[in-house]
Amino acid sequence: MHLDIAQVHKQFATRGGPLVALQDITMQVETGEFVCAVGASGSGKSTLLRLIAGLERPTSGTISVDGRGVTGPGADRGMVFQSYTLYPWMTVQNNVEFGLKLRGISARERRQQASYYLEMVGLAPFARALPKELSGGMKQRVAIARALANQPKILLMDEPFGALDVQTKETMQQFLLELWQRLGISILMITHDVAEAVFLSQRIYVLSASPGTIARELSIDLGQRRDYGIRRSSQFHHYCEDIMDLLRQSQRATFGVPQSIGP
Ligand SMILES: Nc1ncnc2c1ncn2[C@@H]1O[C@H](COP(=O)(O)OP(=O)(O)OP(=O)(O)O)[C@@H](O)[C@H]1O
Repeated sequence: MHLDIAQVHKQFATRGGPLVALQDITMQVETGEFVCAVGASGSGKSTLLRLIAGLERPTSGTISVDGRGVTGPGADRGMVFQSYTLYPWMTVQNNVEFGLKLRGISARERRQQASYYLEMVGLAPFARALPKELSGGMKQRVAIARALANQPKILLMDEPFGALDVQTKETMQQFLLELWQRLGISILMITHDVAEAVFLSQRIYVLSASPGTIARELSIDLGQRRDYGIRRSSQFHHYCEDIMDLLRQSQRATFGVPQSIGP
């Protein structure tokens, strides 16, 4: 898998005139990588993910997966959003099967595939439950199972844990890391949570705002087997501070006054 984003520029027409949301974005994700794009509000993170997902078209520049240009949504890119996007009237099992059904996969194969991924996210006992019977963390695990069931080349995650309480968020981050290590999947996640990005990823693109540009690309070298203890290490704090400094600089440039940004 090779996701290639080359010199992407995105401009929106607004009542106040053209608004440049993204400018000259060049980035790559390779097979099995966990990459985060982190940036303050308005730095174009969601726009970037929507472009990769094929929900929007770039004004200029190109996006391709394994050399094939992205022209619309496709099963090769699985999406997980912040807000719960499960169909409330469908059981957990049917939610996970839905994409497979749209692709014409047989009922038997759908059932097997969905059960496999529900097992993987620890929700097999809830296959017949409705989304309203699940906690926020469980709903996001269903959303992840649903995305994985389509066997995408890359998982695109838009602040997937942003709506969860702190403890559930920590559990979900650990869960996602283990899933990533077990499956060897490629993940591109966007977040404004600097500590989350450092904890999860191998590489981070830091976006500055107005317009959204790549301020820095950093490799995170905290080893493969991460657990929560790593958050207490000086190396972890060092990475977080570096990134927050970049974000503060970007905010100062935007607003002209110092802003405080926390993890
Ligand atoms: N459809 C649209 N039409 C006009 N402007 C848009 C549209 N979508 C996004 N924008 C603008 O583009 C800029 C980037 O928005 P985007 O939502 O991508 O940022 P973000 O980094 O994801 O922000 P947040 O963290 O607050 O969600 C913002 O100024 C926003 O107002």
